[in-house]
Amino acid sequence: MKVTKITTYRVAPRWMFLKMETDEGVVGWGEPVVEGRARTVEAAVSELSEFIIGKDPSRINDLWQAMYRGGFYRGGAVFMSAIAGIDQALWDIKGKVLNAPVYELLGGRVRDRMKTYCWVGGDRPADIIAQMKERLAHGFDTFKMNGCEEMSIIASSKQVDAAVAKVAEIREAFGNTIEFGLDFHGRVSAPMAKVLVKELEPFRPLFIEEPVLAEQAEYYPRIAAQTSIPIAAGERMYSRFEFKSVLERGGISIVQPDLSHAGGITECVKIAAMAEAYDVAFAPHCPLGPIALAACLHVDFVSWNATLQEQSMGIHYNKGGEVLDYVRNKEALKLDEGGYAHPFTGPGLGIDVNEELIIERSREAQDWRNPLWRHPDGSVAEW
Ligand SMILES: O=C(O)[C@H](O)[C@@H](O)[C@@H](O)[C@H](O)CO
Ligand SMILES: [Mg+2]
Repeated sequence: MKVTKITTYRVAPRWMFLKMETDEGVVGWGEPVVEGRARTVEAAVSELSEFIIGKDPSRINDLWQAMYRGGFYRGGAVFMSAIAGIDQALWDIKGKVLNAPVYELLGGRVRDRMKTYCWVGGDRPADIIAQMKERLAHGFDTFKMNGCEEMSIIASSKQVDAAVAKVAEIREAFGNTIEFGLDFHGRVSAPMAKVLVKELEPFRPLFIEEPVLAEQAEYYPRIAAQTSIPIAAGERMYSRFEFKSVLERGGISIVQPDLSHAGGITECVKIAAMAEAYDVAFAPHCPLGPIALAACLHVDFVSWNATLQEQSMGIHYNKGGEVLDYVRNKEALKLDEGGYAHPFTGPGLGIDVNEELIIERSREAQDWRNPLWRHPDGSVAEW
């Protein structure tokens, strides 16, 4: 078998799908994208396609190594996302050729179902209680929200108190009947992370995500030393080589690589195994579409330390498109009471994409961009 064609489709809300065709008619799908840089990733996929087209898609490990190492420069969000989408499609093809779900090809399941969580609250956490109540009614009991709005490098008590008050309100309303992670989204400086985790400790959030930016990862052990709240990070780390130094330094309790940013299934299976060796939980980041989510779940099903799966149904970013829009076999991603996902039964990634809709929506795709935030003094604020 040979790869004959790779096509990318940018679609609402802010995703990109990759179709990989072969000379034997087997088609694989992937989801390469950096949110807000879809066209840049598209160009990277196009360059890598020059290498992949004509190759045997069964040689996933060799193709991965050649893509990663073959161009001399390596790593980073754009390039690793392009590799990720190609890698997902290669695994989809392999599963279809061998008529087996990807998790079977990876050694079979360690669990019967996988816990997922959903977002509440939006860019600036608001209407949290009402949204949690609404999602509870649909069976979810685990949530994530942004932990704060813009936060100055040395924030005021007012800013800190506003962040803490929202969390206090959640525990007041729900007690321990629900769990929630707080995503600091890289908005918080190292000095303020120390202040916030101290103030939030009594409310026991399930985890604090990106308490500081990935480029400040050396603070994770220091933050972890002052709090019992598990520290989570990983969506802005793009290979096992980046996770290596974070795991060695310690302090992190949950790694959150993104299956569409960190080199795909081939790389994230390795990251999960590395984390397990350090007794660190694996909770893939996934604010994206159905193919990315499926890739995450296949790795979750074979990773003993997989703990929580992010999924974007109802997330505040999904304007103009929802996860199940592009999926024909919607039951494959049905989440049961408690937000549990079940093992795919179909071959490959197990997603039967609605290609007609993808093509139709790609014709009107808008270029999504995250907002550029600024502090009251006009300086750029982390979004
Ligand atoms: O945890 C999450 O889902 C992420 O922080 C998410 O909010 C961002 O990755 C966003 O997709 C960037 O455009
Ligand atoms: Mg996050």
